Amino acid sequence: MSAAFSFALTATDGAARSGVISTPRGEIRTPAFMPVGTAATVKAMMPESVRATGADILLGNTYHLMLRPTAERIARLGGLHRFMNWERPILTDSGGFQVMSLAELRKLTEEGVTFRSHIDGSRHRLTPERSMEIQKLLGSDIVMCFDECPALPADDKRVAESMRLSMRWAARSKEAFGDRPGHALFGIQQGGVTQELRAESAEALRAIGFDGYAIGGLAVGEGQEAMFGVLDYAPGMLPEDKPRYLMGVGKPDDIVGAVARGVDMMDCVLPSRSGRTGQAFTRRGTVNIKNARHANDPRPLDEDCTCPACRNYSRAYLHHVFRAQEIISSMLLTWHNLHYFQEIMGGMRAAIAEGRFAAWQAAFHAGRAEGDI
Ligand SMILES: C=CCOC(=O)Nc1nc2cc3[nH]c(NC)nc3cc2c(=O)[nH]1
Repeated sequence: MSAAFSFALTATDGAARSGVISTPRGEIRTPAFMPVGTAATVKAMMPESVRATGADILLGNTYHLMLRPTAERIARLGGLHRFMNWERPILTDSGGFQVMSLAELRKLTEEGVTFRSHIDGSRHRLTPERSMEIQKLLGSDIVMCFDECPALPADDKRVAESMRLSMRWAARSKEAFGDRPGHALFGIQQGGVTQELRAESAEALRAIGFDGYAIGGLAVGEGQEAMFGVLDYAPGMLPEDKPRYLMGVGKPDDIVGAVARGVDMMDCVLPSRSGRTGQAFTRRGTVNIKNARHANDPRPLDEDCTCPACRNYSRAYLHHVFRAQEIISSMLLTWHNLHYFQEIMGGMRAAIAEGRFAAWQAAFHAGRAEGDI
């Protein structure tokens, strides 16, 4: 355990990097995948199970927790780590993205965003200062700047205006965050898919100075080709010695492509959410367990997987409990998916450390069918 927050790059292979983020609550091996624990729980998973999948850090959502049970109540109860029984690192988002995608009656001004709760219609306000206060009350180890992610499609003028607002909010976030040893503040690059705007944003963030840098405004419907197009240059615009975090990504091949382009951290609801809808990710492609063809299949989801679902249950069983809407269905498929996503991360960390990432990436793609298996 280190008293401070620090990042050590241990190996590079092409644009791909591996390293370790040290925090007072434990180390984060990079490249890292962060399971999403929206309402103080990774849905259908006990925290010890999340750890068993290999996760070093999980993500909490400011928007959801400020509405219910409120950040003040969590602080009174000892903070989010104690509240949800996860003593390792937690990253919280700033609420910016989710307010714009989930809240009702939103009003965006230079000051911030006022909105009504999607739960009970109560009125709330998020500003850079309030977002920093909430994330401090939660006690998260990695705090995100309050930003605005423009909805697509957006023309260059709108993207530029939104990015410049986010940069002013980044400065206010840094000011409000203050000096908190052992805690990190990450800036968020915006600028859509326009290289000049991405460069302007990166320069603005460098001038303010952050403990890590996120690449925002992606995985919002632009498609993998456009996202990779931005990732071909955006990570390199950010300080080489700080973690680079890509939000909301993604499918296994998105994750591999992002790491190949220099991304160190990612988060996505896909493995947990799709686990609940019966979609399992495997080395050979995806399995939709509700499909009738699995009803009599005695084999596991993936013969090569060591997770509890694959070690102890057949596709026939998983098909049955999914069809019967049994709670264990969500538990087993979520555990499997999170385990598999962590397997991918572990495989990439080792491959980068041993200078064989290109071969690992080729083998990863060779084994996968496009459609369902
Ligand atoms: C999430 C942690 C920290 O992020 C923030 O506090 N703000 C923020 N979140 C995003 C989340 C995204 N999810 C996707 N696709 C599923 N794209 C996203 C883009 C952003 C973004 O530009 N900003």
